[in-house]
Amino acid sequence: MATAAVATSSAATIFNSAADCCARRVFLVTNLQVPTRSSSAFLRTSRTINSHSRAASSICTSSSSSVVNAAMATEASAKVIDGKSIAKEIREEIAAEISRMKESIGIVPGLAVILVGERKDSATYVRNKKKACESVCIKSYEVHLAEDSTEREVLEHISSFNNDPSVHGILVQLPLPSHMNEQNVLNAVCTEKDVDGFSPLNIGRLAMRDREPLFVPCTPKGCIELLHRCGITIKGKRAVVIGRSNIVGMPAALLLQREDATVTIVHSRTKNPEEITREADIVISAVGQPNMVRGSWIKPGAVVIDVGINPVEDAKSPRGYRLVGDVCYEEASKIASAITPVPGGVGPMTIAMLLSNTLAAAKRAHKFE
Ligand SMILES: Nc1nc(=O)c2c([nH]1)NC[C@@H]1CN(c3ccc(C(=O)N[C@@H](CCC(=O)O)C(=O)O)cc3)C=[N+]21
Repeated sequence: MATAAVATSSAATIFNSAADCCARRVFLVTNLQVPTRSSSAFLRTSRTINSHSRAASSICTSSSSSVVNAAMATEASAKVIDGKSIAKEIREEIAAEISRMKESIGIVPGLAVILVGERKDSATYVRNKKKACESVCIKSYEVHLAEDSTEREVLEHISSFNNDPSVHGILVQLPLPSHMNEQNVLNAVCTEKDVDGFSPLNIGRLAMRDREPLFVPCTPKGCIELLHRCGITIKGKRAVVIGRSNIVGMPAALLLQREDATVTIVHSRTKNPEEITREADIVISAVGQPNMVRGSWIKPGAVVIDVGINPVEDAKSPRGYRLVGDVCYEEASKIASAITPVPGGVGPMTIAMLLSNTLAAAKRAHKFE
């Protein structure tokens, strides 16, 4: 029983057994080159937590937890947090603001995206970002470099975007090829244009009280924005963030703390992740493991934000795979009071927040209020 195991085993074991449990009637997914945060190393923690299991269920297998069974019996059903439509609403607000800016000072925001290599998932993300920019009248600039380009070439492009006044935001698509030093590259983006919010200065300010970061990382900002727009109070709540990546888990925890939540981070070395997660009023999961978080991890009535975007093989889908979250949706949606779906949850919000950060950068550069 998963519950019994929690008391005695390490998190790594639990994380594996949860996934295995979910994997009982499934197929193994190997070497899928598809749009996924885990395969793009967006959530690098996933490999640490569970490197052998790339499996996921089509439907989660029945759970051992009485909490789950009780909730299932009453067929409670969570409100579905529609990230896609909230992101659309935000894009409309941004478009209106940009048109006001254009009319009053004759300037539109510019976003430069640097893509290195031929990863299909990265190319898809960059294409989607470009489309989103067009939809709100942000001018997008794109540089696509070959896989075997040098770090110096990337740095030169960053430097020229740093010096280009029509570029207000610069995004270097991650992951970079392994021969490049990610830290060197990200440090080269000037702080005023760091719309990803990944620079140590931004993260440092995010972590400190009474300091304001210039930009908040897009995915965590999108999670908080979803909570706000759904009228969910964060102040005083217990929040658990599952995963501690630089890009999502860590900044999400900092943001929740800034919003006056009491925050716990659960990660691959946590001894009793299920038990700790079950104390949370708000759960943000960002590990990149399909269906790892079972219904039994969720406190009845909790709010669940699922950041994972994991491909699982699906012969019935035209692409041959479909996307599932970190959370076993079928189970958790019967226990939570609100939950984000995958796709259509956090993903579209990430892009909306990138547009929002780019607009903010342009307003700041031109002192436009
Ligand atoms: N410097 C940098 N900044 C990033 O923000 C960044 C990055 N690198 N590298 C890759 C990851 C991944 N990422 C996503 C954005 C939108 C969706 C998204 O819109 N997903 C749709 C589904 C898309 C589909 O169906 O394929 C959804 O969840 O509904 C997903 C993933 C940003 N990333």
